[in-house]
Amino acid sequence: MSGHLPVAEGAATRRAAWRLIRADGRAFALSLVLNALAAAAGLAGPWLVGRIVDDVRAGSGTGAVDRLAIVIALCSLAQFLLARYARYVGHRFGERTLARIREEFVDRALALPASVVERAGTGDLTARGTSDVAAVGTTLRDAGPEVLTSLVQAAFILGAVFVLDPLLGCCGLLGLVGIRFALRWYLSRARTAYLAEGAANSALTEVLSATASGARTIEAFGLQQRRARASREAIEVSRRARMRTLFLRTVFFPWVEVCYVVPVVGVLLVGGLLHAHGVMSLGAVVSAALYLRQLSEPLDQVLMWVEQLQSSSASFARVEGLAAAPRTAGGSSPAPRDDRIDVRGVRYSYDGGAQVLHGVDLTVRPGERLAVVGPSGAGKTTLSRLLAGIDRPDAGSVTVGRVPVADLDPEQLRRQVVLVTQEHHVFLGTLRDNLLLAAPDADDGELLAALGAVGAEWLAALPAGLDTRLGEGGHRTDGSQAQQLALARVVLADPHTLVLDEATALLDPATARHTERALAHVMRGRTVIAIAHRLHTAHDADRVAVMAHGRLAEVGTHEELVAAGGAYAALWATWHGDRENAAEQV
Ligand SMILES: Nc1ncnc2c1ncn2[C@@H]1O[C@H](COP(=O)(O)OP(=O)(O)OP(=O)(O)O)[C@@H](O)[C@H]1O
Repeated sequence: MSGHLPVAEGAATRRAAWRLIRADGRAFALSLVLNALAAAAGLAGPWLVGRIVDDVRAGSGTGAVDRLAIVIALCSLAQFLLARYARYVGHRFGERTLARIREEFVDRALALPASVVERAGTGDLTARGTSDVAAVGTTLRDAGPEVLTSLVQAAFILGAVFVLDPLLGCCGLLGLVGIRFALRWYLSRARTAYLAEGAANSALTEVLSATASGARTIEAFGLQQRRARASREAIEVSRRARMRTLFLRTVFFPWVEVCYVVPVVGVLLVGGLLHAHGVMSLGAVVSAALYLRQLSEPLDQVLMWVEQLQSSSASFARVEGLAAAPRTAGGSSPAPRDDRIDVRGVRYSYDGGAQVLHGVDLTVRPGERLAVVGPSGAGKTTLSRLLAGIDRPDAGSVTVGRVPVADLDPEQLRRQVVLVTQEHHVFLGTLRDNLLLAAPDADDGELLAALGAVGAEWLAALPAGLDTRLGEGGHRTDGSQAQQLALARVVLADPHTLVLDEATALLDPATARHTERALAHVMRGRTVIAIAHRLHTAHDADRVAVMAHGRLAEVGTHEELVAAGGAYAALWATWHGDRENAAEQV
């Protein structure tokens, strides 16, 4: 499907992340402070062990060692409690931010013009709203707080080694630089390799299951050799893909392990030398070695989450992409001066493809009934979408009261022009909720009057009247009830113009009868542009517009056009003849 929804660029994604952090800045700052305190408490252990070493060497007794050991235990307890509270605050921040992302997503999705959603396909929007938001949620709930805690811990640990001795700190940095290289090397290859492994596995499964399910056909046509060759090839591709990811893991993980050990070895060597020259106490060397040994824990955590962070940042870019999608007009358009609809020189093509409307001119006078007829593919539906403001012309204009229809915000638009089709949606919620969509300020009297106007007699049988829940788990509306509900919404929106896409053409006869009565009421006193698939609609209209090959071929009354002997006369003769033949056969 063309017309994909946009994906946010790197800079836009970072700005959005920063905006979300600022929106709950206090919680984020509190989580940072708590993490810092927990990390600081965690630093006490190795330092005190160093002190114990020095004290014992200086000849202190067991009493001093015990006291320091108790302090170590207390610091560990403090670290545990602070880290737990930091995680709690981090999770709360994550949940609130996730809720904010979800709300923004819904707002943005609702502001998307219908045409954009149609072009992009609802699948893309649904995937962004479900799996992508869920991936971001996992990061905010789990990965985010863990990574934040680990990064703060790592920074404090490294800082502590620098405070002990800058030279020993440099040994720690050496390890980090090594891990950074390892990570860059791994990440630049891992995505492609794992995608290839997934694709190879899918292909292998496909080949094997097709071979198994088509075993009889394979036997009948003597295709065993060919299938065996295809299976061998798929297995070979899969083997190579697995070997590739195995190779990446066998390089990356040992490399990281070495990067953990090298700084400790470096500290012991350099520290040992410094101690031998009397520059540093043995306790400080022990502390530095313990710190760097501790560094592997937070770094392991970060590495464990790094792929999740990568994939969720891609998801976040897709979720944020909606911010850059076109939006329906935002209420700044001037109010239409009157109810006249003008189509001037309109050209239109779907997604930059071939032009389907080639310069259409048409004026619809207030209160008139205009039928648009023409062969399939002539452009009737396209014109109706432009008239209803769903699409915007590539050239020319479609205006109501001299204001472009597509510029009107939804609130204004539904008071001017409403497209009535055969597709109706009943929203989960009460009958009242379903009606208030069209007129949020309407009172119960107006809602009941609208339902009465479209002949919704089934209202009387509902258990809780307007408060009855509709849809899943509530009252199930049938086709004609859903249609009446849609028409009641039109009554409430009270537009001066209806664009009817032959609302009854595909309905079963009983539903069609109900709907026609309701429609007749709804049409009263309004301008009606009917996309007529059956010519009797055209016969009853004030004027008929005939479309052919994306152009308006003729416009006039039924009688004028029949008398003119053109395209409409031919259509009418065919239709009329068919009907008479059909009647004779009956
Ligand atoms: N979503 C779309 N994407 C691309 N081309 C489209 C799309 N919808 C319609 N078209 C093309 O635009 C042209 C006009 O189609 P349109 O549906 O407006 O004609 P129509 O007169 O309403 O036909 P019908 O009576 O069969 O509904 C056709 O060539 C059609 O293939």
